[in-house]
Amino acid sequence: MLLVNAWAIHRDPNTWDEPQEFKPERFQCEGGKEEAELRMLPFGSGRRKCPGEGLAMRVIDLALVTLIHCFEWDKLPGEEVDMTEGSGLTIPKAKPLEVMCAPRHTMLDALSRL
Ligand code: HEM
Repeated sequence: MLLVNAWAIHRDPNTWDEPQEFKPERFQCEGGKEEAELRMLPFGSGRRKCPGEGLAMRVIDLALVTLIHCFEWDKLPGEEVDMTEGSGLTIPKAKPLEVMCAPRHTMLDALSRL
């Protein structure tokens, strides 16, 4: 069996500029966009690559923008978001994220009809 170490590939300093830094703009540069996307393997690669990629990429965007559009989000008072990685197959957060959310007033009518 061949296991691809995507964790190491995504942190390879020969491939990524400052691999440990959160820099989403690395995927925004028009010239380098396709190349950067090819080096990212969240859905695997080759003939056993995830067949749900197209669905996932559409649904994740939709779910995220719906949450942002419908609710106000805030951190717990006095707390910073702890981004420390835990251990596990999918790299969970070491400390689960706790946030406060409240429906936006402009969305109350729409949310009450769901
Ligand atoms: C964020 C969402 C998702 C991520 C990050 C993800 C990631 C992955 C990864 C890394 C693999 C292994 C690929 C490999 O072995 O090289 C995989 C396989 C697979 N995924 Fe996903 N996936 C996601 C969503 C989905 C969805 C929505 C479906 C179906 C509706 C799906 C169905 C599958 C199936 C059936 C396989 C096994 C493919 C095979 O072994 O031939 N995935 N996925």
